[in-house]
Amino acid sequence: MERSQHMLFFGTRARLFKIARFQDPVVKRMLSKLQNIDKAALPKDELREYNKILAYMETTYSMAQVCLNEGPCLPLEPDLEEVMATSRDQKELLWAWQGWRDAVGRQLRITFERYVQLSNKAAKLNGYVDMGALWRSKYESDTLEQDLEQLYRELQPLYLNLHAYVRRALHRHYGPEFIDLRGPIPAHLLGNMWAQSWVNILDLVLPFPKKPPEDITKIMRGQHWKPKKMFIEAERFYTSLGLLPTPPEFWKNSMMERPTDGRELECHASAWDFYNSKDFRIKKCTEVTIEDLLSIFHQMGHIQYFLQYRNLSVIFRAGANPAFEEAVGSVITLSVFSHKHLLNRGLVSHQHQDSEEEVNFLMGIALDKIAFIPFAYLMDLFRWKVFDGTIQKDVYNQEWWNLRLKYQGLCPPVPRTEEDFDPGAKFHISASVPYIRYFLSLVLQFQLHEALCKASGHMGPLHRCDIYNSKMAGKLLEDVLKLGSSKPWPEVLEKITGQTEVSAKALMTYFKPLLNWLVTENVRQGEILGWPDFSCYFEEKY
Ligand SMILES: CC(=O)N[C@@H](CC(=O)O)C(=O)NC[C@H](CC1(C(=O)N[C@@H](Cc2ccc(O)cc2)C(=O)O)CCCC1)C(=O)O
Ligand SMILES: [Zn+2]
Repeated sequence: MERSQHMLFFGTRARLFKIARFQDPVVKRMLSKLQNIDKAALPKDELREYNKILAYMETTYSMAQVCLNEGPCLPLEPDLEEVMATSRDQKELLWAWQGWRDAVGRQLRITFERYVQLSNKAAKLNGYVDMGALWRSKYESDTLEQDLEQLYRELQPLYLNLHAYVRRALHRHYGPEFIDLRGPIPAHLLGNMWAQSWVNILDLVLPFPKKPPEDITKIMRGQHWKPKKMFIEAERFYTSLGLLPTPPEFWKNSMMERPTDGRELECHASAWDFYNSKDFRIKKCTEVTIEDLLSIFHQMGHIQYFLQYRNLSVIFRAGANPAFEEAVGSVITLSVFSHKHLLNRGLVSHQHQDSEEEVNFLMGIALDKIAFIPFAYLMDLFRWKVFDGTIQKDVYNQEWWNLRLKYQGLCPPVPRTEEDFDPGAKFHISASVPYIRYFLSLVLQFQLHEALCKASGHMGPLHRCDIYNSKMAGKLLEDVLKLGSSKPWPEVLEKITGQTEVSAKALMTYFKPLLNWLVTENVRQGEILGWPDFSCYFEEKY
């Protein structure tokens, strides 16, 4: 409420000015940002109702548990995520998958309908047709939706080949009664509660099973890694580039482990800027795993951005656009996870990777990054259609699964009804956090990685690059992060890459060796790309 009061005070005054009457581009930019006051534009009583709705949705999500018949109740983090990642028993996977959606999605359905109404009202009071239009305006582009569709089309062949290959591997493991080689994949078999990253089933799909990658989580635990050491490791990478260290407040005020004093906690990791140029924090229920180490590198990317733009006017203390905010940390993880870096940091022992081990390595990265593409794209395609009324509330769930089928080639493992609200089972939908930033960040991070690798003097394949210790790469990054959102993002992009448009070229370069292998393998197996049989087997039974 305080933050909204603040925004209302400045936004109302900013609206007294006609931006067109000003010359100075910085003043014009400040005024237009100040004039968007988001939910603070709602009348007081509706703003209170809206905040209650947001709190209810996020609390429901963070408190939800799935209970065993007679036994403990499991929270999402770490227990249910552990089941989805490690279980190879489809009944157990179904129990966790369905239980989570019953515990969260179903509870949020009615509230979400009211959330949509109030969101759209707030958007209209800010001069936008609906909340989707307000969210998209952050990218300052009137061709955003076409550009996104174009990027998706460029990346689709890569995804279709990965999907066909993984479907074959799951068919081999779970059998033909669960997997139709010409159909979508049941959504609970991909190693993740939302099938947004498939990295946890690498063991089932490894191209060269005789050359499995080393288990980094096991190595970390063998070396007695603790959460604090994981954060220090991440900080060390950023300072190795000549970027800023985190201040003492960060170490004093952050919450790096789930509290053991019984306090209930929203465990979804997050990085916080307190806008006083000195207090920056991360809240994370850290487990000692490679997945959490990479997530910490990602979070520290947010912290580094906060640090770099901390002296700008508050209105400019944000990323060049939300995708830039997400890309910074992810660019660093591309170096961190390179074989060269892991070897250098003692997290793997094999001196070099032969070409088969390299395909295995790229498969691991693809299961995280390529599998993510259609998921990250559809998350806001769904919400934009809900906000603009294309998807009416009586068909929320079937429209969600239409998109999940169309873009991800997935289907629900059990029949879904309009009593369910499966989108609500994903954090960002219950917490009203836009998601297209992650889709754009996925493409952007490879484009930035390519530019930083070049600046660091890297020679050879992009997937072997590690910018660790490169002051040249660090300087390039620093000059951009310092700008915050004070300049239009195409100018910012041009400063690093020389281009003014997001391009999938670098991503395709990075995965070229894998795509070649996948196409050969899929042709050899006579795979059908896509899912002409558009339903999962169980649907014929009902
Ligand atoms: C106050 C506030 O909200 N702060 C923002 C940052 C800011 O706006 O300044 C913030 O901390 N957001 C939290 C969010 C957390 C994570 C996430 O939600 N990730 C997505 C998508 C994804 C998946 C894989 C991946 O490698 C990278 C991203 C998901 O898990 O679906 C959890 C795991 C990592 C990132 C984040 O850091 O983006
Ligand atoms: Zn992030």
